[in-house]
Amino acid sequence: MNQAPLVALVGNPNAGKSALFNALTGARQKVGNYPGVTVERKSGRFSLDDGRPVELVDLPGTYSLDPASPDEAVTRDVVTGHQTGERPPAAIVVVVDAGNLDNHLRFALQLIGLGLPTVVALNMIDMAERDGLTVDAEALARELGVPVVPTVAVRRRGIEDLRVALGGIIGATPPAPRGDTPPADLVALQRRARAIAAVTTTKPEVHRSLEEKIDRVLLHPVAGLAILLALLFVMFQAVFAWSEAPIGWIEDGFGALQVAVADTLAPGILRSLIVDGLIAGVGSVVVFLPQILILFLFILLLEASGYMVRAAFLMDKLMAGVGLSGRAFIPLLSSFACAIPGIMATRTIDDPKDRLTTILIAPLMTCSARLPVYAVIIGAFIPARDVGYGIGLQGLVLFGLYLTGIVGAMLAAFLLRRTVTRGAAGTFMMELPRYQWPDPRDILIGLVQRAWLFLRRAGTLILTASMLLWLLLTFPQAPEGQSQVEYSAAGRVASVIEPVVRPIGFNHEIALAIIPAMAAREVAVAALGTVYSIESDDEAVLEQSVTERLSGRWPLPTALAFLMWFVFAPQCLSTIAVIRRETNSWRWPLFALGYLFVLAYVAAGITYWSAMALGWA
Ligand SMILES: Nc1nc2c(ncn2[C@@H]2O[C@H](COP(=O)(O)OP(=O)(O)OP(=O)(O)O)[C@@H](O)[C@H]2O)c(=O)[nH]1
Ligand SMILES: [Mg+2]
Repeated sequence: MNQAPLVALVGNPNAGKSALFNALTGARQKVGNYPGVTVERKSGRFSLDDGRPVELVDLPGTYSLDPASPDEAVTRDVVTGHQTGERPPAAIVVVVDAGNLDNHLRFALQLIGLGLPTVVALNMIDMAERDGLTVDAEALARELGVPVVPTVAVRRRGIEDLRVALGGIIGATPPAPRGDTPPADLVALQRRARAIAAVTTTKPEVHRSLEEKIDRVLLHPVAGLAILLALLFVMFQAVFAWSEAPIGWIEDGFGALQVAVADTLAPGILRSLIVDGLIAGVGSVVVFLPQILILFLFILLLEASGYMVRAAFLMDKLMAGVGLSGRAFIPLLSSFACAIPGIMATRTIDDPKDRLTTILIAPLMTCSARLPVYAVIIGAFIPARDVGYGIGLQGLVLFGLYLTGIVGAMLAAFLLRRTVTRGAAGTFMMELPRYQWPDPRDILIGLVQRAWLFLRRAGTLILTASMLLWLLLTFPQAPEGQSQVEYSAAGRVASVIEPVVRPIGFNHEIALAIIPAMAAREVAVAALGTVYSIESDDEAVLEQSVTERLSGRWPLPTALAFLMWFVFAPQCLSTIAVIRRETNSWRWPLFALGYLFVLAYVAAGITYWSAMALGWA
């Protein structure tokens, strides 16, 4: 097959490369509002105005051709044709922010100096216009010696012109070498960039004053942090408050399905497999879709509005206090969705020790797989009570669990930076994006993606694990009068583990649930649901949710210890595998497994014994 010419999107972080990539290729990719989202190679196809196909790659944002991180090195190597496994690009699209020309043109000049066929996408002109700036694209094209196309990536404006401009330079005779090659040293480059920006941009007298006023509050070290905390607090309250009804519908749906299947099939192994294994297992996890979507609705809104980078900015000082670089904030933030993309996003951290520390603490951020576990246990053991001022106790406990993960991570970072990953903290550079109203379409795409990821996981990983677990719980079959769960293969394994976890308040069922939860944390919920459903002969149990099956079965200290265990325990084999891949050794994944399990055990133990001492049993 003839390979289509390669076109690379390059530019400063947050210039809008990924948004342009989406607009050109139609591929749906996450569009974040902070620098450094793009870590992997993202490619897609589109055709030029004359119908020729080209392949487009979206490269990580970079400030210059002198890479500071492995991530930026990829960008340099691709555009210079040195990246292994990548053909040299036939053309590059340099994306610049029209409202921030003097900064962005420095890198653009460097790139143009490479002599590749180049088009400059003058992006975010809508934002520049809003701020009262006018940029003369023609004058800019004359100054730079390459075509300049004004674009608004998120509104798909200028996309046609971009395809036409690319058609004009790809495969055409290379442009004649220009007289003035860009200056070699960075200071001179910056000076030239400023000069060009000055002659092509008209600035109004006053601008961004409202934005500056807002930032004075939101970035205030005290008021800003208080607002951030309040926002997070509202977010966790909403996770419980808004999800009740939709969760009820999903529960009713799965309950009805179980009853319907139980009615059509004769009692026996097959019926048990489908009802107790598959439907109960998958259903007990899918029920948390509404809560996950509420959480992500908040996260996506905060990202798209431009607030998230400000949160990173606020956290920077705190992070420096424990020896982490501010750059660690974004990988850690991604880890709230899942530690895997979070750990991969650490490639943007240049200092190896900084990066390793961030990788090691990323699993402590509360990933979305923990949410089902938290929600079930909170639902079953924490009363849905109002603690005053309209604040729900359940949301408060959830907030506390997230906070415990964060505080635990900061403490771990503090200790790691003084021992195994000793070294100086790196520096932080981040541009604050402008505020804007989130685009509902972008938010919707983000939510659909999350829902899809979650359901796919439920339909594959969780389904398989539930089935295996059911097998291990059903065989060998117990003789009359003996407990099936105790007699089963899984029950026997649990009996071996039980003495180890007994001191921290765990019972046989918990010992049984935490083993399959190594595959994925949510399986713990499915496991508990299946255990209690197999144990009981009562048909009515089918119509109960896991929360209902559990409520009142454990003493409160046990439930709290179980929650604490899940804050810390490294119960996710995929995360361990990614740490192995990203650190290229077995040493660090094993270290992470070890320290996290020890932490989990100690934290759960302390919780259990304190709760006992308080007489909460
Ligand atoms: N108003 C407006 N917003 C834009 C435009 N292009 C991108 N954005 C927004 O700017 C933010 C950053 O865009 P991205 O496409 O993620 O930027 P990027 O260059 O890929 O950033 P990195 O991958 O971090 O280097 C997102 O919130 C986009 O929605 C535009 O033309 N106008
Ligand atoms: Mg990007």
